[in-house]
Amino acid sequence: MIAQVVVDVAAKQTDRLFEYLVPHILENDVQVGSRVVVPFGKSRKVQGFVISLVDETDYEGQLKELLMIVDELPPLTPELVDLSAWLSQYIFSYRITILKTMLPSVLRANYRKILVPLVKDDLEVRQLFGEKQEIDLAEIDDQDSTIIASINRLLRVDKIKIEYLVESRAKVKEISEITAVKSSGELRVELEKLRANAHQQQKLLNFLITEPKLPLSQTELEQQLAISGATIKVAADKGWLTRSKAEVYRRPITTQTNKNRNDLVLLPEQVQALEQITTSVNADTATTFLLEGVTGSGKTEVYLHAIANTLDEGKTALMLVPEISLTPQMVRQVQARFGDAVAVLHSGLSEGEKYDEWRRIRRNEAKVVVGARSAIFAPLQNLGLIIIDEEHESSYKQDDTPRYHARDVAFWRSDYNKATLVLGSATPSLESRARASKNVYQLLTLTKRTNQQSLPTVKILDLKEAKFAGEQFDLTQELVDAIKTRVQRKEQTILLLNRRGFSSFMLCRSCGFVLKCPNCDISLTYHKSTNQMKCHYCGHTEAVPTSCPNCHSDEIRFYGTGTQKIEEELGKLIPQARILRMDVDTTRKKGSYERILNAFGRNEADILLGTQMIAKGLDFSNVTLVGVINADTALSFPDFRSAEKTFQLLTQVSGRAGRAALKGSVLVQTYNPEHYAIVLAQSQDYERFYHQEMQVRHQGNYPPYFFTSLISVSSKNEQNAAKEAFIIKRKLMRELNGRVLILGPTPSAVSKIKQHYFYQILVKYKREPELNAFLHEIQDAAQTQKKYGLNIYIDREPDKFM
Ligand SMILES: Nc1ncnc2c1ncn2[C@@H]1O[C@H](COP(=O)(O)OP(=O)(O)OP(=O)(O)O)[C@@H](O)[C@H]1O
Ligand SMILES: [Zn+2]
Ligand SMILES: [Zn+2]
Repeated sequence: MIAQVVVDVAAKQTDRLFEYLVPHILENDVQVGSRVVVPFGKSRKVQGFVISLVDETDYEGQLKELLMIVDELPPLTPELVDLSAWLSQYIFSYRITILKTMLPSVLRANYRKILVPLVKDDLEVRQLFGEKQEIDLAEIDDQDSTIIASINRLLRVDKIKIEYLVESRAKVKEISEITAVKSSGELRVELEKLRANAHQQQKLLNFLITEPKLPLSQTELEQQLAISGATIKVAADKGWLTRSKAEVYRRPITTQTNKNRNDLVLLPEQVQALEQITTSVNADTATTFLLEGVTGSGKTEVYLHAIANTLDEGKTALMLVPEISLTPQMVRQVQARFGDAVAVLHSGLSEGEKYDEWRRIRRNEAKVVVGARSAIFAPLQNLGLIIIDEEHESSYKQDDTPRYHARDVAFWRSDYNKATLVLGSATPSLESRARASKNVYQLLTLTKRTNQQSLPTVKILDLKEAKFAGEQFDLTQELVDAIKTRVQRKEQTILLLNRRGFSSFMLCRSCGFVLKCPNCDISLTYHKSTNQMKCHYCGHTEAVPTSCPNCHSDEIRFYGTGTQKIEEELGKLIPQARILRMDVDTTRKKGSYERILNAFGRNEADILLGTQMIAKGLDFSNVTLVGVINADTALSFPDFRSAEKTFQLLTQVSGRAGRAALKGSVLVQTYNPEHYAIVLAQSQDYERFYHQEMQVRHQGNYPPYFFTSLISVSSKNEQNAAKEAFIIKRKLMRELNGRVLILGPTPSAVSKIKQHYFYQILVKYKREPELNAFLHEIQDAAQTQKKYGLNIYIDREPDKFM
């Protein structure tokens, strides 16, 4: 038998299958998806994954044997193996990179090089090793030239050698478990034999006689009876009980369980949506639904019912949420409903917890998975339903290699498993909504809030006209007054400070003018290195203005402000208000999101002030006011999606107000009160926004009318990067005969990251079968360019333009 293996070496030359003979004794254990250790090159050993098992090979030479199989149960299912083949091609990534992304990080190998002696009775060898049997090369000080010289000398004469170790970091947690072996009658006899002062042993015997609930963990038993480990050892020696090792899972603890609201009667719209979803699940159709439901319309309840139905059908369900730490409420609801059947996967867990949750899934013990982006690779079998909540969220796209979008993966898995896919949002991405228009997706709508109330009223405050409170130009008097009223009424306020595109563009405080590119109509970004304003789409540059080109006022400034500054200001303006601040600084520690949100939920603060992270998913009944301090930053960000993102953000954050009995209202401060994204967010009219934005995209030849791919070239030498980018552009124009639209090359907005200059080309195309092959070619060529310090990567459907 021959195993075809992808090895753990991420490089162009190794991005293919290597064949190994399977030794006879391993033939029964090796499977597609097994993790193995194989010899590689002259004397290396590396980890790899079995992709297929075949009987014959075309290889002329002698195949090497694979050395070992690491796990009892293969970590990859055949489905994931297939998925990796498709995904690596689709997003221009190495297959091994994808495979490693699919698995918990503890399954990544640790490679160690160690020195071992080959002769014992040698003075120099003994000097080097002392008492040790081996030396880890990583522990040798490479500055110590005498040691290095000695090692090299000994290696040359074969007195020592280097061994390569592949170690798995995956450790299973085990506990010692107690089982009784004697009957209670026999134990009573033992009890009588004991010395009168052997209190601990008496206690233990009495327990064993009366307590039938065994096996029990040794630690628990020791704690419960207040006895020592020595007593248990004595008991084991006397043959009263046996101790055995048992595996336990490290489970992430949830701090509190929600009241289980199983008793809610679904509203007619919810029933209708649910019916269509369950019909599809029960009929094993790979239908994709877009569940477009206004904020507070009870999408979660539809998900929970759909999951329950899927489980009843004997299938499993996978639910993605944007960022688990931001949506603890959602996770708790799923756990409250499905208990131990739920596994949770997200970045806040320890490595051990992640590994154990993952194993519960792999062993088919967990039937429901809730997690952030990478949970889309959960090794669930018999998948019946995939849900992506807040499907428009950009966190579903990984912005580093491998640049996959969880939605694309979900689509593939849905198709493979004949599973139903539900994309839910109050503000769907334009791409998804457009597909629903073309009946690629089935549209389901929830138009009403569950509390029978209308959506909160939104008022726009024009910052060009407004009266500011205090000395700063951040908070208007009207917003401050509104907050004061809420504080007096003991109602709560959520305040959003929009940090996107922070401080990188120029805004006139007198007239609201934003400095834009004359060619592209998107804002110019400040480049500190050159002290210039640059368009990072077309490359246009101009000087930093000293007065407003529109109204000639000298009040034109870089725009931006921080949460901390706002907190201080609020403290002065409304001293009696209790403020919770949520931003990158206050949420660094594990569990801090949850702590802040729980405190707010317990009414321990009047104001929750934060960045984008507070905008979505939160369901607090006492919040009656939402304030947006600056709606404009997102709008001026140089990105064709900025209107969409602004609309989404404003609609989502507005949706946090008035979700229960109390009516909510929203105040939005802006310099652009006439901008359609803001005007339509005011009426929270997604459908009208969608139609209007589609026209804009149509005119600009942007998605969803065009597909996009971003090619980035980076180098330490700015000229080299630029030159290579232009070469690629010329090739593209020649080979694709002008059927694609090309923007750039331009330096990226933050063009110098980690001492590297970045140039990017945005390719827009309709249907271009040849482009894919061409992009693969560019990337293959990039491997040779690496020698010259050039790096090239390709981002399919980029979400961020640096
Ligand atoms: N059928 C129902 N009857 C009464 N209350 C309901 C019903 N369904 C859901 N709810 C309640 O309505 C509130 C809002 O629901 P949910 O959080 O699911 O909204 P959502 O659509 O996810 O909103 P958002 O997009 O803003 O997150 C919740 O408190 C939920 O418990
Ligand atoms: Zn431009
Ligand atoms: Zn001006």
